[in-house]
Amino acid sequence: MKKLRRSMLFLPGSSAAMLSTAFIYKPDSIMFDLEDAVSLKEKDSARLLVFHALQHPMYKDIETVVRINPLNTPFGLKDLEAAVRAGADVIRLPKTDTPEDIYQLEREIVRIEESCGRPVGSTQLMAAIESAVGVINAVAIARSSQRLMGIALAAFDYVMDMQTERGDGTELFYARCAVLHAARGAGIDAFDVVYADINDEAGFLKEVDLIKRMGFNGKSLINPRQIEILHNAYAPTQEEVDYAERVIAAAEEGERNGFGVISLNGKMIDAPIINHARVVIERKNASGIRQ
Ligand SMILES: CC(C)(COP(=O)(O)OP(=O)(O)OC[C@H]1O[C@@H](n2cnc3c(N)ncnc32)[C@H](O)[C@@H]1OP(=O)(O)O)[C@@H](O)C(=O)NCCC(=O)NCCSC(=O)C[C@@](O)(CC(=O)O)C(=O)O
Ligand SMILES: [Mg+2]
Repeated sequence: MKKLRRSMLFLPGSSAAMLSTAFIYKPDSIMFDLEDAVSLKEKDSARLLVFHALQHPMYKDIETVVRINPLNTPFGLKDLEAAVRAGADVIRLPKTDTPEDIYQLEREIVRIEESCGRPVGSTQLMAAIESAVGVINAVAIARSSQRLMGIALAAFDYVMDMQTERGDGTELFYARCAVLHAARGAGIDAFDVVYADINDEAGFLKEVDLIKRMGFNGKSLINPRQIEILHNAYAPTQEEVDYAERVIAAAEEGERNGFGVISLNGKMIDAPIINHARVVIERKNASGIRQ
């Protein structure tokens, strides 16, 4: 079954307290940050903390992602060495502007995997797109490596680059569509932006409803309180599950009787509708029923 990636919880790599407890909140993936959540004077100590956390048994059963600093900074390559050697599942490259950024990252990863005895190809990648140039190049970025499991839009740097600010989502409309189409065209996952106001549950839920409807696999999060709200919103309602089960039963009966298209209570049921019904059942199996 495909790996569920609804929630990716960011936490500052410099926070020993958060590193030692984050797994209890059960996000789909944990994202240890070595970039913007870590001050310059803590870069080295945060890298060491994350290196040790990655090897701890508490993180063996959860997908681990490390957001390194860009490779053109004094920290990027050291972050990458530490994360790959410690066995991170995924490296998140921030501020990815071009496919060349990913080619360069992949060359370094191959070198590190070979030198530490990790199977070549076992470290996955995700690219965070945080600028107009990145959005324009999203299709090429999404197709740049077999290791890419997804691409993410990063709103705060993106709106700065666009000379605007976070608002009702209008400012992200084009970028969300571009990132989503690039990901789907490449057959990889698409992740939406962080929602910064952790006390605004209604605003968060509104944004989650929108991105789920658009087709994003999930979202980067910054606080454990956002996890359950997100998972619940991604779960189908009892009504949706009941309808999906009726569609599948009607389709199976139609197939037994040799019909390609059938009707259920006056509504046409054909292949895409049957496939969607199967997706609803898969979502129920993965996320339960919406509360
Ligand atoms: C916001 C706040 C300070 C609030 O703290 P508060 O303490 O007020 O929160 P409370 O809810 O009271 O915490 C209750 C309990 O949960 C624990 N707890 C909280 N958060 C936890 C967590 N994340 N992981 C595990 N544990 C956690 C806490 O320790 C406490 O534990 P305990 O004391 O034991 O009860 C805190 O959440 C936090 O630091 N978040 C992460 C921030 C971060 O990583 N930013 C970087 C990524 S964005 C970026 O860079 C922009 C981007 O690049 C994005 C892109 O690329 O997509 C772009 O361009 O857009
Ligand atoms: Mg950023």
